[in-house]
Amino acid sequence: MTQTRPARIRTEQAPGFLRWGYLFASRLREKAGLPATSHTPLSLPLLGKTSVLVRGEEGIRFFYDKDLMERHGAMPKLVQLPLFGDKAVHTLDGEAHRVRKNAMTDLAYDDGRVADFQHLVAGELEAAHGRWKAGTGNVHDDAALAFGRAALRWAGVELPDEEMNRRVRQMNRLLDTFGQLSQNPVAMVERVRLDRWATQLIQDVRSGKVAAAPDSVLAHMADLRDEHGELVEDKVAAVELQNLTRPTVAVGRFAAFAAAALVKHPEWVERIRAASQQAGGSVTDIPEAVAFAQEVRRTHPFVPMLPALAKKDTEISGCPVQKGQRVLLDFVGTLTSPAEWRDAGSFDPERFLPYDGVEAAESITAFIPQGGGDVRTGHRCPGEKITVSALAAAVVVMCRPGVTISSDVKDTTFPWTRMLTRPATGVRISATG
Ligand code: HEM
Repeated sequence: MTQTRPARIRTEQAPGFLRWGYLFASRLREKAGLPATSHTPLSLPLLGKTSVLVRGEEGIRFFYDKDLMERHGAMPKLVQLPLFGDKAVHTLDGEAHRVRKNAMTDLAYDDGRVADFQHLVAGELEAAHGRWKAGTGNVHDDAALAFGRAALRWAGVELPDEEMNRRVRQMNRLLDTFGQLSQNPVAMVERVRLDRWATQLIQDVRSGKVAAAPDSVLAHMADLRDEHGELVEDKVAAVELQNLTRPTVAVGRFAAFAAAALVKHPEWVERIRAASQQAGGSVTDIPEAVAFAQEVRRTHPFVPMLPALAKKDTEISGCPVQKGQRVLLDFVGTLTSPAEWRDAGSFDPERFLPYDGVEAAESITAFIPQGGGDVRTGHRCPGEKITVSALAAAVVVMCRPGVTISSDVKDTTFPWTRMLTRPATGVRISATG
């Protein structure tokens, strides 16, 4: 390949990342004199290390090439420790990753288990709808609670009602605070509390003090084994039990974005309501709601970018990448790139209607709201079926007759410079009937 002159910024950019949030990647392009929509790789110093920012299909293939990239040590500890936990699957490579990932994917990505989750989440959302009838609710907090409760029950974690709510709220607080310099200590406190609780639970299952339901997620995590067939440490099993439950709480953020999008697209409220009514009032498996959920995941900012480390000297589009350098995959830039998406800037759930189910939509290379590549052989999130199930069900409930989502600007807008972002109010909602 001809070596073109790579685009480069020479000064440390960590302060810009903190200041610009989700706008960071596009600001960098501006700074380097590149068109905002270009896919040219960009080299920059970040956290004291030369990093190469990539986007689009070529960037995805490069980032997910296991011969070229590894994950161990790639993610700053400020994010990794509170969010994923110590020694989590996210940080593994090679055989250790393959074995752990398959054990977790067998649970989260299995259609039968996803159907069980759908049943549980539908019940929890009915309860949230009931509370909206009694007074004003908050889509973010109420959905996070419904999703988190469904996730814990799905995993076979049996807790008294109050404790279950408390654990979900702790997970929610962790998600609201991690990675921000001023708030990270709050996230770390919740991480320590949740690790202590989940580790005790794993120890109790392992010792026989607590009987986990056979074949439950809890039973499988208590029996989690490494690539040599050895049981993993209690604390690691506890971390992975959380990694199969806590992220479902995070879907509450997408629910808040979806609520704001429903306010802006009332024609979809009508369509989804009609489709659900035609399906006898069902909240699950409504194709219009699934398409809406998918477009929310494409267009609303969640994961800004992900890091990997180059295992050897290589290059992408003429931009040299040396062993040990960081490669950053630009999620927001890829999900909204005009080179990847027809009419990329418009909110159009119609684009996802032809895809039958979540797995089919995962075949769109540039559709990476929860990572790209292959779910079993790579690091792609195994929770996309659960995420879309939860989100689409919440969308159906929010489209019911008598439900009113606030159209106040405080509910329908959010800052692009804050990470993670969402409408500050959580999006107020009420219901009659
Ligand atoms: C708001 C919803 C979610 C978002 C935005 C999200 C996002 C992500 C992202 C970006 C990754 C990393 C992909 C990569 O490294 O290439 C990931 C990995 C992962 N996610 Fe999710 N996720 C969500 C929901 C879920 C759910 C519901 C589950 C489980 C039920 C889950 C379990 C995991 C696990 C276990 C990994 C580690 C995969 C690996 O390193 O091999 N996530 N997720």
